[in-house]
Amino acid sequence: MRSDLDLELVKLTKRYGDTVAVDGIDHLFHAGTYACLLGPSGCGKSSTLRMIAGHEGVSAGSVVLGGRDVSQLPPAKRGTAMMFQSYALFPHLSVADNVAFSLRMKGVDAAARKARALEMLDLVDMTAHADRLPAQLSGGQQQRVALARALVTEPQVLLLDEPLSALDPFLRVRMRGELRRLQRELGITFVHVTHGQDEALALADEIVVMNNAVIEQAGPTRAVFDAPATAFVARFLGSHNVIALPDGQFAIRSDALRVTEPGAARLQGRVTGVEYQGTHVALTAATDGDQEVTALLTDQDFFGAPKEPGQAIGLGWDDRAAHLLRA
Ligand SMILES: Nc1ncnc2c1ncn2[C@@H]1O[C@H](COP(=O)(O)OP(=O)(O)OP(=O)(O)O)[C@@H](O)[C@H]1O
Repeated sequence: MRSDLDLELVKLTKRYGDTVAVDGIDHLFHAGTYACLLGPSGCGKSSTLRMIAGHEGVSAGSVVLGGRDVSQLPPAKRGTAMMFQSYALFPHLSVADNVAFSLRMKGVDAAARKARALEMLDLVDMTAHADRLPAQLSGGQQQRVALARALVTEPQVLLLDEPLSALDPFLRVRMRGELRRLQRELGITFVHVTHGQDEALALADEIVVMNNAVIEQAGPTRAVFDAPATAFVARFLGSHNVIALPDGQFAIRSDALRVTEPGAARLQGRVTGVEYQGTHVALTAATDGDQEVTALLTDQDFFGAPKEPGQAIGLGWDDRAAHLLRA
């Protein structure tokens, strides 16, 4: 169902000289969705985000927000706000003044600015640090301030470019939870660029997988993960095997493969590696036809019938676990 605040990309294109960074993509982001734009380095994610924000002009096509073509509007007039990778806080301004900055530019009076900034700082749990300078904050705290600063303009869409990449792994997981909570509380659309599949799976209602300047596949996160449409998507999301069978190429999740005795199984192979991962064991095998596959087995399944490198095995799966891939 469409809503008044949907964000739509129509044949959106970005060229830098001869380089086509974004090649005529179409996509509808439903209002209130947490969407992750995912893909390898150079696939066009940031260019797409910057065109939505208005920090980059469109070469062709349009960005439509709430039924209005905003492609030619300056960033502050679009109803979007962007949070950058580096946070881009002003070093000489206090936390509260950083958050209030865009309100000052809009001519909001000092008392109203202060009140609104404190409200935003409360939202990200940073009220206690309102008078500090950015240099006196940790990376995670700076990130919260950057979030508050982006949200102070009450955008309909918050654009986040690799927002967690500067944080250490522990903090990254914590901030991930906070981003998700904030998005639910505010009910606005978040479009978050990442090249991390874990991050996208953990956060997104919807993932949009890009490759070579186009969208390879988009949809609800679990639907895409459960049924990747192309070998690229299956490999990029990880945890899948791409297996060529007589009737085509299929994606089969590693945890859907069963290891059996050789003989009647659908695929025959030889164990090439066994990696203990605590709750699971990852068993790799080379199949007949020289394909490398990984089966992720529970520790109980594996240790119930342990296998050694070099041993012959069979590999089986349920039909519904195998997804035919688009060529
Ligand atoms: N200002 C620019 N001038 C010329 N080429 C550019 C410019 N910005 C990006 N590109 C090129 O456009 C393509 C897409 O870049 P973009 O930054 O959108 O990709 P990305 O998916 O966000 O990559 P990353 O994950 O590395 O940030 C790349 O080939 C890149 O080299």
